[in-house]
Amino acid sequence: MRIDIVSIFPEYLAALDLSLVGKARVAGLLDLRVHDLRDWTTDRHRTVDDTPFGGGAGMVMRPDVWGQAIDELTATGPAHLVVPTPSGATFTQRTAEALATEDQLVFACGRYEGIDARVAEHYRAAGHRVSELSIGDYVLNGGEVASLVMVEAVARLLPGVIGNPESLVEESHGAAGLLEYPVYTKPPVWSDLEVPDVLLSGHHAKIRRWRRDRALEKTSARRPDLIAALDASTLDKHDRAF
Ligand SMILES: Nc1cc(-c2ccc3cc[nH]c3c2)n[nH]1
Repeated sequence: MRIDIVSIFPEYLAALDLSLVGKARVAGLLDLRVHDLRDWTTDRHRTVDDTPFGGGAGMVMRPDVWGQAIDELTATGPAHLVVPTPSGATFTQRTAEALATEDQLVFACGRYEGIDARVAEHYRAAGHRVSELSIGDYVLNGGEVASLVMVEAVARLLPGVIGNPESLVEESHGAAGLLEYPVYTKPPVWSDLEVPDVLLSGHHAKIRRWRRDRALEKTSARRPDLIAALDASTLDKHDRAF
């Protein structure tokens, strides 16, 4: 997969040089490129914004500069344009799974009051998939942090990026559709708190059952909406006790 991220603060995306995503780039599992939007400006002040039509506070990012950038970056084939915005559809694990199947993603990081609405309209009309996505109901100062979140959530789903793909099933919002069970490691006693005996028993069936019970318990308590969304056939009689 190729991912292009365009921003007027490209250094904001430096975190993607680190850890698993950074290693995946070095290993060639992910072709991730960060670009400075101002590289597509033509004036001496490298202007990317202007005042909003209709009045109002702040500035709006110009469609012509974004058009030059996105045209160049999508010239080699079908790309999915992702535009982070607080007014977008909610980005979820299901969204990440869908984006992870794409050949190329282009993230357009807005600043100021956002990007001229004609940019998304233009690329939809040109046949591109365009997703205006929110990472939650709170307002950031730009699209960079949201892009970091979405790129990490997508990249970790790509083959070879995380060591044990089986862990994707049992983690929160994974294939099991539950929040993940509590995890423990050494020492067996810390701060007068003990690790649950079953986890020290070596009885794998009991451990699986205990973990599923804790996941059901946590999900029922914190996210009953996820329980309601579960396919009933995935819950056995024991499960229904939560
Ligand atoms: N979920 C969420 C996205 C954003 C966001 C995304 C892009 C821009 C551009 C200017 N302000 C922005 C805020 N805030 N919250």
